Amino acid sequence: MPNDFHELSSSHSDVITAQEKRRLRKTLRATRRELTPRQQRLASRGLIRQLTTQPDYIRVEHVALYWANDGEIDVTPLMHRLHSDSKQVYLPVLHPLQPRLWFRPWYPGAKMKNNRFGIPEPVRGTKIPPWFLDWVLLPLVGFDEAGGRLGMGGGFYDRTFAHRDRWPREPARIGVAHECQKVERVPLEPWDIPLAKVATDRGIY
Ligand SMILES: Nc1nc2c(c(=O)[nH]1)N(C=O)[C@@H](CNc1ccc(C(=O)N[C@@H](CCC(=O)O)C(=O)O)cc1)CN2
Ligand SMILES: Nc1ncnc2c1ncn2[C@@H]1O[C@H](COP(=O)(O)OP(=O)(O)OP(=O)(O)O)[C@@H](O)[C@H]1O
Repeated sequence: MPNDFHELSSSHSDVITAQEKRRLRKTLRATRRELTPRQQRLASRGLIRQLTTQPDYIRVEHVALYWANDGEIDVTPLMHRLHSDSKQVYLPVLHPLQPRLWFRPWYPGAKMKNNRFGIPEPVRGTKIPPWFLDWVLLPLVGFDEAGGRLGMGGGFYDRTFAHRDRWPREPARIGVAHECQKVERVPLEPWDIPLAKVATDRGIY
């Protein structure tokens, strides 16, 4: 009987957490989509300043970013900056069979093709696993100051990093979000992978 009760109560709270996440995701996605083009331009510039002044910026060589979608901070100017600072830029590509990500090199003018979410991915180049990277910049829907992260809800990044204890090395996981996507607390589920830091247009957490 105590076991039944335990299972019942934990599955009940899991449902609550999933509902809370869905609600928060909806609100925060709407907030970022409402940012004006001027706010987006300033955010994009602010983010470059925050990341390129990080002490380890000089040492990183392989950096994964994302192709902005749905009001996310546009990192195209950052991709060009990284490229001109002689860093290798990568973008996520969906694994053909499993819901996880590989990364392909990107350079200015690289040939792109939309994935099933309508997000462009590089067509050419070797697909590399995440442990090859120095920094992975993860697009966030929401975050809190304790490293809690809310994504689009596909679980792609969570599954990509799930078995990191077996990797030869680990990239730094840096979340990227507009300052207005910060919340008091992101409800966490057991598989949620914490972030090393979060970079916004205004600061680093
Ligand atoms: N820019 C960007 N690229 C990314 C991600 C991301 O969050 N942002 N991902 C992070 O995981 C991965 C793709 N995951 C995604 C998960 C859901 C949706 C999405 O828009 N879902 C729509 C329905 C779209 C459809 O099915 O056609 C929705 O929920 O409204 C997009 C990407 C890899 N690339
Ligand atoms: N390591 C894992 N193994 C199996 N399933 C997982 C794992 N991580 C996440 N999932 C599944 O993915 C779904 C979405 O997870 P979650 O709501 O945490 O997405 P998210 O972190 O917001 O999205 P993303 O990781 O794409 O940014 C969950 O319902 C869960 O079932």
